[in-house]
Amino acid sequence: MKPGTPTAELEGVHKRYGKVTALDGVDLAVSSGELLALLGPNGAGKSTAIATCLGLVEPDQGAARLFGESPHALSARRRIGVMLQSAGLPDTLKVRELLAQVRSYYPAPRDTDECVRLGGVDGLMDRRYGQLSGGQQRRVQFALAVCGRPQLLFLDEPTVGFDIEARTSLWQTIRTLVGEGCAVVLTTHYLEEAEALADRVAVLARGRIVAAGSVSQIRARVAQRRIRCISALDTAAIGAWPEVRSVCRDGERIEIVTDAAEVVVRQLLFEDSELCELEVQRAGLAEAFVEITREAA
Ligand SMILES: Nc1ncnc2c1ncn2[C@@H]1O[C@H](COP(=O)(O)OP(=O)(O)OP(=O)(O)O)[C@@H](O)[C@H]1O
Repeated sequence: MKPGTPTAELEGVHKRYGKVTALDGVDLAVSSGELLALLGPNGAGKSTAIATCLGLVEPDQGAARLFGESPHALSARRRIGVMLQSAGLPDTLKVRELLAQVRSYYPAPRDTDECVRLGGVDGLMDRRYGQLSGGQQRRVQFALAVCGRPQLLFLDEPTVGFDIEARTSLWQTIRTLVGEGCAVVLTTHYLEEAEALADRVAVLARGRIVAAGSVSQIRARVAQRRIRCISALDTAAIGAWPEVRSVCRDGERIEIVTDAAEVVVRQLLFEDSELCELEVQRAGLAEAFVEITREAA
């Protein structure tokens, strides 16, 4: 692989299923030591993009490459780990057997204890896969995805069904793997997950990338600000100011959402000389995401 070659890449990918356009000219790239979060509403094309990277879906136009090679090349496949939404693992096998089987596909797998630790599957090894809870099955799938010491990891909604502790612990594991140089492509509907982990975010809507950049770049695309303060001003009157999107009161505190923070702050200070504890916050990733996908729709 030439220096600078992306670890995984989609170039100008189009994919239709009958009348449905799943991908409409998608360019994506992820490099070693980087986590790319692929976000988008249901049906936006995220799973199709991952399946195309993996060679499970053939693009109508454009190309997918792993380590600069075809996704079908065995040498590329041996360097990846995958956790998809539907795992299709046999219910009757024990976790220990599944792990031994998947480890055997790879040239230099992690040792079993390390896989158990990374997946948090301690105590589940002698249980049958089909008898595990949803969250436990996802942890086993993660252990299987990382057992081959992959340099590229695809995680399609990895923490669905996780309790808070399991989610935080998986986030820490993912951060460690990225720190060791692994490239990760993550899809998630939990925007706090993307905010916590992503070096870069790409937002898909109707098969197109509608925004891409770091979390703070995506947040900055949206002018929306949240103003908080303590004030006795009438919220109905504030709600009538043209720049104000919404306003609510919680006791003595007021929270205002606006696209023109400076104008609103000036007006607030003008009307209430006793106003205090003024705070202005940028839109979070969740608010930016809603705004960007609404524009795209
Ligand atoms: N095998 C298929 N046959 C027909 N249509 C499909 C197929 N796979 C995906 N689609 C359609 O392509 C579009 C993109 O689907 P995709 O699963 O990639 O979306 P997604 O962003 O992963 O959604 P979600 O967040 O719900 O998982 C959807 O309209 C979906 O119905």
